[in-house]
Amino acid sequence: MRLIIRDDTNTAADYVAEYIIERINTFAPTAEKPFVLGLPTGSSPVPIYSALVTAHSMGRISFRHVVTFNMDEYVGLPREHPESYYTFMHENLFNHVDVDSDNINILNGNAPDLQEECTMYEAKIHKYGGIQLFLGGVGSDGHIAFNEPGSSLSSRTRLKSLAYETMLANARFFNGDMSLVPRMALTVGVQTIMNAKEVVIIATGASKALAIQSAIEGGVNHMCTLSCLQLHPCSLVVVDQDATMELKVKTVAYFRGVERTIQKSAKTRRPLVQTNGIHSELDEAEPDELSPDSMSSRIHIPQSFPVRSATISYGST
Ligand SMILES: O=P(O)(O)OC[C@H]1O[C@](O)(CO)[C@@H](O)[C@@H]1O
Repeated sequence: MRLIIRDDTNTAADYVAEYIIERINTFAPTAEKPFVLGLPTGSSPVPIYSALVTAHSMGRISFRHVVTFNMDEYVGLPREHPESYYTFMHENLFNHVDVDSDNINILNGNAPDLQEECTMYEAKIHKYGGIQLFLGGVGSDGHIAFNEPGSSLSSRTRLKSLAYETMLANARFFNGDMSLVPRMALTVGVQTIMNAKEVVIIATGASKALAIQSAIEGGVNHMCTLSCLQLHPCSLVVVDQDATMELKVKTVAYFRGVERTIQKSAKTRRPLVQTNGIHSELDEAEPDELSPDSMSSRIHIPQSFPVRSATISYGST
């Protein structure tokens, strides 16, 4: 797992948006070989979507051959409801980019057979060869998608009842009225996310600080499902300063050091090799920079990726 720290919400969101743009452009998707992107809702991804929309309007990114799978959807909320995740995704992203509506996948929380809906969703992800990059947020209790504390770390797409803390947090979208907040949702499972080739998480604000501490400094634990990413071969958590408040100074210094090493080694590198679907290369960093801790510095940073401190990243740990 890598941790990228930025000053505030907007610079963290810009970092993630640039990261996604670079990933899609490098992949060079076609109709036969689309880029499969997992997407979240919530307030944290909003500035990311807005940066992607701007980049699209400038011709820097196309979603024509991108297939999307959303993480979750409320059960029982009409699709047209202003707070459904269907509405959220269309208002914040899909209506403003060139994504093909046939390529948009969102769980139907009003399906006659919810279990069947979940099974079909998993099958469709599988049909596309899995998710290339899963973008996610995190709940204040450390949940990823709607995998609330206690969720099985081997779970797949299914029906979940929401934790009280999540309903409380989401009441802000329902005029603060808890009685209007749906109590159930369909959600991809922890294992569905773990099966993605790459996972990128955005966590901003002090309300996420305990979740970030638990996921990064604690052990893998079903009470903080984000912590499962410790077992993922290619995961990146992007936070603002506020979300680091509960981390040890040493932890912050460590991850900042890794990023500095990557930036340095990006300046001098050899041609790419392809290993297990992940672009990588041996860099030419000074030998003393290549401690086991800096193995992530050996990962490719594409030439096309804007080289400024806010946008250099990629880790495989
Ligand atoms: O970004 P926010 O608004 O804090 O919400 C975070 C979380 O909300 C959810 O959409 C549902 O709880 C999660 O998928 C997401 O990680």
